[in-house]
Amino acid sequence: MSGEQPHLRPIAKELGDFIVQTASNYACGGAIPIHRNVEAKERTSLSAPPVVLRWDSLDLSSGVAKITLPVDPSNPDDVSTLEKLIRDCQPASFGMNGKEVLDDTYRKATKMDRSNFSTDFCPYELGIIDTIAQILLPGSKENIHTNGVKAELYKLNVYAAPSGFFKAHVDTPRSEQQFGSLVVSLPCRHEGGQLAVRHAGHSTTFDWGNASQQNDEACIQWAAFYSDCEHEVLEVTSGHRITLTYNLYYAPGRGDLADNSPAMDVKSLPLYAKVDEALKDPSFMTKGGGLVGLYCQHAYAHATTEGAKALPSALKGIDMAIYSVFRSFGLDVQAMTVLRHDISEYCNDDDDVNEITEPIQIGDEVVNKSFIGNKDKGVVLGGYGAAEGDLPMETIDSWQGDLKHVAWIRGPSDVNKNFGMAYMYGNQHEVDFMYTSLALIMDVPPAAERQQNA
Ligand SMILES: O=C(O)CCC(=O)C(=O)O
Ligand SMILES: [Fe+2]
Repeated sequence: MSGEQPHLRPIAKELGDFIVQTASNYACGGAIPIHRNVEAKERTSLSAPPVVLRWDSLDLSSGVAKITLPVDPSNPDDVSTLEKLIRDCQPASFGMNGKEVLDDTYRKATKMDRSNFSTDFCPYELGIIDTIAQILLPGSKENIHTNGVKAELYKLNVYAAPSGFFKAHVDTPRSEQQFGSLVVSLPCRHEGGQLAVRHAGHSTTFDWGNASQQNDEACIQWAAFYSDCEHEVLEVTSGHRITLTYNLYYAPGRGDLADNSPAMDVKSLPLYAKVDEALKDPSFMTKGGGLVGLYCQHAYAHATTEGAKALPSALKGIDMAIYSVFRSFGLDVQAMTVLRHDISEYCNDDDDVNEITEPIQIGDEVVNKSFIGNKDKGVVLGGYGAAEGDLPMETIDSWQGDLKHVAWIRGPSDVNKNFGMAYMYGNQHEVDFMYTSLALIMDVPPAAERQQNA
């Protein structure tokens, strides 16, 4: 073929082979420059202020010590504070066969436990944790239904010249939920001390040495990797390599708050008292209880199989609040796709009425019910209808929904509309489309039963 560059072929093949391996994505990292005396509004790109560390000094006369990194090497006070920090650290051990071992032929470094220091550095603030969640979480452990990351500060480590190092090892996971480690290199001049991370025959090296850089180019640098990666800190040849290490855990992240958010009290949501009031009111859903429906306010990809599977965890804002509040009262709540709904007495006339609100007619009969689909399905090619807008039995079968009576509290809006079904009608074989909307549908027990359970 003309223009073909044969030497590129093996490279392209190698690249392709690497990418398709699931083992190809095992580490990520970055650098954030330090800004000094810059107003937030004047910053053009992401940068971080100098890092402040405070620690319990072993020298009791001074109590708590403080250092701001990077230090100015020409300032004797700065230099002596750095020396004090080094003195206040203890030899760093490592885990071997379930025991903590000190052996400076394997690890030559010092450390400080997290209970002995505090810092204003926060990896969440700089977007590091969000980045890790995006790069390292997807598909890494399919059976764990979670999309958040919790980073737990573990230690402060100092690898000093000459010859601070940590030979190749794999970190000891602190729990079942741990999936990786994060190492943050604080701005401090040093050379050497590269972090090599290896996985399935591949290797990535993070070189944070910056002794040749001017102080005003100082950076916070970081790397995160999966727990099964072997890693190694090569010898530090000058200066001090100061790192913070974090254990990375799966966390519920955005998800079903009713079950997974001990940090939030559902009762704190303004909606809670309103729902409580409604459920206690015997005039609400008096006759034998039944299904109450509210269309969601936000947009979701509910008409794709993957989008539908992500529900209800992917609910946002007020939709998640409604879901969580009703669940907290022990009600069965489902996020369901709705093809058509009937206009019931509960539906607000002011609602943005679109074709979804047309009554369902099967043959000559108007069915006073809503047509609700199974949760996880994509766009459906429906059956053959007699006329436009007609819902023949075949269509109902092909969409695999159920006709149910639902009392609608809030009608659908265009924001929430997804293309849900295509079907043919008429003797000209014309094609028509139907949209679906996502709704929260809760099963409310009869008033008498609610009184008993209250
Ligand atoms: O400080 C580092 O770069 C990594 C240290 C490390 O591997 C560890 O603490 O387990
Ligand atoms: Fe390690």
